[in-house]
Amino acid sequence: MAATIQVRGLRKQFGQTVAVDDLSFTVHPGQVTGFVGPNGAGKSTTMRMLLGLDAPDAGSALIGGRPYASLRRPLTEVGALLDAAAVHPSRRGRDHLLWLAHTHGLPGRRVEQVLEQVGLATAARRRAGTYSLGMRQRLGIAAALLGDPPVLLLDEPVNGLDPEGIRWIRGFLRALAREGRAVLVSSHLMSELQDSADHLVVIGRGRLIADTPVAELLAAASGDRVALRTSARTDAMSLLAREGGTVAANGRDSMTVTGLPADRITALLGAAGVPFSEVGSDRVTLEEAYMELTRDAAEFRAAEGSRAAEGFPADTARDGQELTS
Ligand SMILES: Nc1ncnc2c1ncn2[C@@H]1O[C@H](COP(=O)(O)OP(=O)(O)OP(=O)(O)O)[C@@H](O)[C@H]1O
Repeated sequence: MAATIQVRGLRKQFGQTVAVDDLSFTVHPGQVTGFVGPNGAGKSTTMRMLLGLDAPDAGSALIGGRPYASLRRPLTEVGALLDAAAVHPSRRGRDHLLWLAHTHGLPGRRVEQVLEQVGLATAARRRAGTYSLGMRQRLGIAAALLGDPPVLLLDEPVNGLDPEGIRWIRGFLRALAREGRAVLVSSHLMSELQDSADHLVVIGRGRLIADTPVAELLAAASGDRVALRTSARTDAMSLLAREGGTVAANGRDSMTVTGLPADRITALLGAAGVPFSEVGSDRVTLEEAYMELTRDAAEFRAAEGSRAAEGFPADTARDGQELTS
């Protein structure tokens, strides 16, 4: 229970804008959960409510079963990275962490430990104003880890990082989750979560679009698609179509087949003497799976009728493009 995040019927409105709309999901321990949606989808507002920085209009946002305001030692229960630029530029990295540790009754030795953990030990005496964006992100993550909390919330930690920084954060988040922590990491880019998230909570316009294990999402999107490479494309296509497959050519010697399992395809081609070099399941990327998912959501909304008048399908398509741009 300690290492969970629970959001139930959460709602927040700013003037006419409904930022978060009847949102419910749970983040479990031992996993990296990606919190995905286009800019303005409501991710930061949800995280701010989890951290007691905004009050919900309705519903609840709980850390380890309790609202943030009732946590006795918050830094030991949840660590957060909201805005890495929030450190004063004249403050040295190490002093920033020492100040945080002191004000929260945490031992000073934790500072050296987390500096080491995020790879910032040698730069710890430099002023934060001289840090690169990647170093500021590391400092922010060090602050989040100071109380060794079972729950971590990171808002767009990858934003603006170079490939080396992105690789580091991915591996680091996975390692933190493997230690049994619940890790919620937001991004407006689905591709950033490829290879790091185990689970996805996808939102659009403040509402839940999907709450799914990454593996299931990818498997569903891959369907029964089989990729095939052959130098006898025409023969292969007509044979497989005759046997009930749906075949789409996607190169001079490659095609995608649906409706026939891979072992049946190899048996058919072998028996007919059609040469082939590769048969394998056609893996989709997380981005492609997301596009498929939002297409379904758009169709579902269109079928709802009344909402279609609000133009949701078009908006969803636009949101999808933002996510993959
Ligand atoms: N303090 C505020 N006052 C007015 N509107 C706000 C406020 N905070 C957020 N909003 C609005 O609420 C909606 C959700 O914003 P939010 O920042 O939560 O989205 P997000 O998914 O985190 O996007 P981003 O990745 O751009 O931060 C947006 O339309 C935003 O303009």
